[in-house]
Parts: sequence; C-alpha cells; structure tokens
Amino acid sequence: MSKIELDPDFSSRFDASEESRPAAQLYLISPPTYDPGFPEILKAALDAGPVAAFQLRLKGASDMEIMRAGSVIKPILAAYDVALIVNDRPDMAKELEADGVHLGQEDGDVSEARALLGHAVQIGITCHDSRHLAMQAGEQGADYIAFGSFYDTATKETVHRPDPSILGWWSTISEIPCVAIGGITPENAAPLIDAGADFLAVSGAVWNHAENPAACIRAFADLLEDRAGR
Ligand SMILES: Cc1ncc(COP(=O)(O)OP(=O)(O)O)c(N)n1
Ligand SMILES: Cc1ncsc1CCOP(=O)(O)O
Ligand SMILES: [Mg+2]
Repeated sequence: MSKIELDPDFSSRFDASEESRPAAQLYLISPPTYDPGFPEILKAALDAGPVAAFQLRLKGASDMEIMRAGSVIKPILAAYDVALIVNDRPDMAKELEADGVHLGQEDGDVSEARALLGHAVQIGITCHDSRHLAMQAGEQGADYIAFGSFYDTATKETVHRPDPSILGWWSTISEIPCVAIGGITPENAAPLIDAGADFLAVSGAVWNHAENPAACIRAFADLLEDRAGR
C-alpha cells in the first residue's frame, strides 16, 4: 500500500547530526471542488512528475460527493503509487480504504482516529506555526505533521505564518516527517525545502496554473531534483 512516509528504512537510519534526510517530495491537495473532467487532468498531472501523496479536500461537498470522487480517483492514484489522504474525515478514510487522513486541530481526536483506522493508515496533523502542537502531535502518534501557511494563499483563510526555520527545528528533534503548506509555488518553495520540509503540500499553484497543472508539477519536479542533496 502507498504511504506518505519517508522511505521504509528512514527511521532506523535517520541521524539528525548526519543530515541524512531524504529529498523532499510533492504532496498534492485536490482542487476545492470536484469536476467530472478531473480524473483526466489528474492523470496528466501525475504523468508530469513524481507525487508522493494526494489529499482529497472538498470543503463544502456532501459526503456522497466526496465518497464518489474518492472512489473514482483511488485506482488512478494507486496506478501511479500515490497515497490517497482524505481530509478531515477518518470515517471516509476507512470507508475508502485510503492510505491516510489529515486532521486539523478542530477535526477530532487523534487517538479516536487511530482506534478506527489502525496503524497501517497514516494520520497527519495540522500544527500551524506551533512547536508545542507539533510535539503534542508527535506524542499522540501522528505519522506526519504540517506547518503553515508559509505564504499568502487564496485556498484557505489562514491566521498563522510560521518562519521556515520551524521546519529545520522539527527535523533536528524528530524523525516524524514534516509537511510545509500554504501558498507554495515552484518560485517560492526553495527556502522551505532547504529549511527541512519533507513534503510540500500544494493546491492552488498546480490547479490554477496559467498553462496547465502538468507544467506546474514538472516545475516542482525540477526544483525538488535541483535541491535534493543540498
Ligand atoms: C497537509 C495539510 N496541512 C494542513 C491542512 C489544513 O488542515 P485544517 O487546519 O484542518 O484545515 P482544512 O484543510 O480542513 O480546511 C491540510 N488540509 N493539509
Ligand atoms: C489547506 C491549507 N492549510 C493551510 S494553507 C492551506 C491551503 C493550501 O493550498 P494552496 O497551496 O493553494 O495555498
Ligand atoms: Mg480540517
């Protein structure tokens, strides 16, 4: 099963002092609404470059719409070995047999989600700009933690604006992968990668791209390759 995790040997060979963390990867967030033409757009995007995970985030959609969208995109993601993460809803993650669920601070209890989903399913937690929330999420058993919003974004109203150094801090104290989110584009992502982000979570830059989503995925792929190993 696909997972949003650093490679399977990561924990055993991670040594913060040796700066041996694997290269950052792309974590795609869905467009805010689901269009019947989306599967073809998604395939073209996934053809353009590597994507580690895809989050189904359809705020305002009905449960049935989310379940239908999840059922359609699940086999596509599986064919590209991309993890399916469901936003907000552990129950739907279970129903869809997704690879993970993303929970915000108001989205319910991590231990309840873990009890429902078990340990094979990844649980990601929003930690905004807070070291305290990140440590708490780690103690609660999060599989990844997310910091943001690093930049202005039209996708979500945000109040927190972390400094990229929080990514480096987290990387030195924890083996749990960290995700950077919020207004990230191929043009502004380099400082986040260099600071220690394991994943870049991106929506608007890809789906609102002036040419096409695939071109933006390609631009991220080039950037991530360029920054790898620095
Ligand atoms: C990877 C990732 N990070 C943060 C969020 C935001 O989650 P949340 O704070 O619950 O806000 P909504 O996305 O539910 O509006 C996320 N979804 N994914
Ligand atoms: C869901 C979320 N949480 C913090 S910022 C954000 C929006 C991410 O989308 P974009 O890449 O378009 O800024
Ligand atoms: Mg949420």
